[in-house]
Amino acid sequence: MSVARDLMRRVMTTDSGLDARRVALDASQQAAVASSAVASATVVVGAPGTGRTTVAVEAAVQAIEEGAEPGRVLLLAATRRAAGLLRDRVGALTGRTTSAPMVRTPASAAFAVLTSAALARHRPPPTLITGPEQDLVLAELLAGHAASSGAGLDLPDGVEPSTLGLRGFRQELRDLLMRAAERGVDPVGLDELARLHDRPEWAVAARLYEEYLDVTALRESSSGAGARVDPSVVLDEATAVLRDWDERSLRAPRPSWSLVVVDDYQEATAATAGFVRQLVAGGARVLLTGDPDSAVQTFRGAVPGLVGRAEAVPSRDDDAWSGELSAVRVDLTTAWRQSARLREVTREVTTRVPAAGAVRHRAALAPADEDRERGSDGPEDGARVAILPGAAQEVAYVARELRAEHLLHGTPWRSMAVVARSGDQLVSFRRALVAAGVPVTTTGSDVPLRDEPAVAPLLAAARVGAALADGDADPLGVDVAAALMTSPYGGSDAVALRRTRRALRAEELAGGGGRSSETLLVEALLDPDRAATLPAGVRRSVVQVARTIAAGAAAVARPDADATSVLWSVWEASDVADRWRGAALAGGAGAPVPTATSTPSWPSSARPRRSSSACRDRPRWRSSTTSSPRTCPPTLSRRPRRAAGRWTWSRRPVRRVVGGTS
Ligand SMILES: Nc1ncnc2c1ncn2[C@@H]1O[C@H](COP(=O)(O)OP(=O)(O)OP(=O)(O)O)[C@@H](O)[C@H]1O
Repeated sequence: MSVARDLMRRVMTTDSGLDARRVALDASQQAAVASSAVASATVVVGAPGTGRTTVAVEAAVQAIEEGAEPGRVLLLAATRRAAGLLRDRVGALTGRTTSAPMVRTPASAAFAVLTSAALARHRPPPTLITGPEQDLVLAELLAGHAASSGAGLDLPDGVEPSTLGLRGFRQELRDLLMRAAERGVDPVGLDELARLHDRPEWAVAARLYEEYLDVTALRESSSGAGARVDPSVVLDEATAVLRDWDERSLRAPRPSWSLVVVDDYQEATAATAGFVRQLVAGGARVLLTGDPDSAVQTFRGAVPGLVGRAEAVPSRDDDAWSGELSAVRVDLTTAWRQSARLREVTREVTTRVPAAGAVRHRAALAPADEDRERGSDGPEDGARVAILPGAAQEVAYVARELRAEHLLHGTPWRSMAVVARSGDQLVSFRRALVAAGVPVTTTGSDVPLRDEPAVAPLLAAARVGAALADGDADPLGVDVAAALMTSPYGGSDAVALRRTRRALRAEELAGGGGRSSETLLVEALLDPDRAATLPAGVRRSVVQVARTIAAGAAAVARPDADATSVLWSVWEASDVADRWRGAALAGGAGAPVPTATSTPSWPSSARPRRSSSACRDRPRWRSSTTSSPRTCPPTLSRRPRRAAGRWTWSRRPVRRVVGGTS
């Protein structure tokens, strides 16, 4: 499932991917399922489309059909998205809504173990530190250091203190810290590694790591609730808890399963493998399915080599354990999703992937002709390669191919997908395809909510409004003004924006003034009355944005203001709800796809320099090194309400400050 599913994060399609047919297993698949019923460990290796997920699901379903208690069958999927799809698939096959086997990500299963342990000790359940929360802590730490020009951090030569304020830097840092934590490397250990390998940047990270741990510990001790668990260590903690369950004399029985199935084992980290090992030690049979050639999470610590190592016999030295489970290996032999020609292409590519272990799974063949119609649809004409001179031509080529396929061959839009190499590329593809009249949905986008093209301008307008209400002398930067104008709320394109500036400048000159068009635009956006006096041809966008900002400022000034009410006011003033709703209900194809504004193009000055009054009453904390106060994280919250026996989403905003994004 991994290649397709995880690349589907970058794929534009509308299909959920749910395939709940119960297929007749081929011989290799049957051998895999049969082994899972008896062997203590089975590792199933298969090329893309050979039915690894089918085997994983069948093994779980058959175990239940043969009498296993559903609650004692655990399926682990690499990502939450994959877990959701697997859950649907298993649910559809077992026909059960309750008592279904648990389908989780490894981290979520580990968290469940920690919760059981806490309850066994009559302690409050732990809480998981969320990704946005981690990000916020790091953002504040880094902002503090950036404000003091990196003093005390000993930045390596060539690294400017301003780097500390970049989101990309923060993300890299967070990844590094998470990988270190997963491997049990603490700040001191990281510092030692920095010296050992002459990596001064790791020494900087070690320092920040220490501060990060201090801050999170501070939060934990002041929260009065259960333990706060960092996602990067949740697996290690759960592994330790399971290992020492009896020693810790926990009165409840140790959580255990009769069968544990891990799909996409090539995406497992060392911590996941350690956790699985403890599950095996607790009496579970384990079935691992994977393809070491198709790991996509290695940048997040996945170790695809674990697939090959599962077959090996563990050494006697417990500390040297690195994934050996004495597993029975089964190679899947038929690539059910691909035609013979496409299968050849896949094989051609994978043979170039360096491999540490056996690669028998690469020899899988497309189904024989008589079996072909049992498999899922694959493009019969294989693959075509087009080499084009530049990015613009690439996008135009893809748009033309999709249109031709739809118009000439009647292929539904939802049956076509575009896979791009990076999120940035996806943005330009989306823009160009929409411009070419191709309806587009992006599934599994990794873009955080706050950076979505429809959300980022709304947050920026709220921030500007808050700064205005706070009496900030310079609440709106030139770049933010332009970004708001060209956002889906302003509705201008670059040409219209230029026209607006020219009109402003012409008026200024006619009146004898000499201010720049940027200054005039900012002024108009901060004053709806001024905006309303602009010439008709350029007035609409300016008035719209000005009203939105003014609504934010007015909402902030209200005594009961909170982040939600401010955002709600800004949203209502933006006046797009009915239009967007109408377009969406009209079929979606013509629905407005916001002018894609990628994350980095949102100027950092869109972030407030001071906290708004809406956030003043919130409990807040500062790290010892952070000099700037935290900013108010505006997060929309909608709460389901029970009315007449049915759950509905409340239309009014919840009057509650919620934590969230920075
Ligand atoms: N024995 C079979 N007979 C017919 N179709 C099958 C068989 N096994 C799998 N399929 C079909 O092949 C497709 C791929 O199966 P599945 O998703 O289980 O493979 P996978 O190896 O997990 O793929 P991925 O490359 O997405 O990880 C599905 O549509 C599935 O229904």
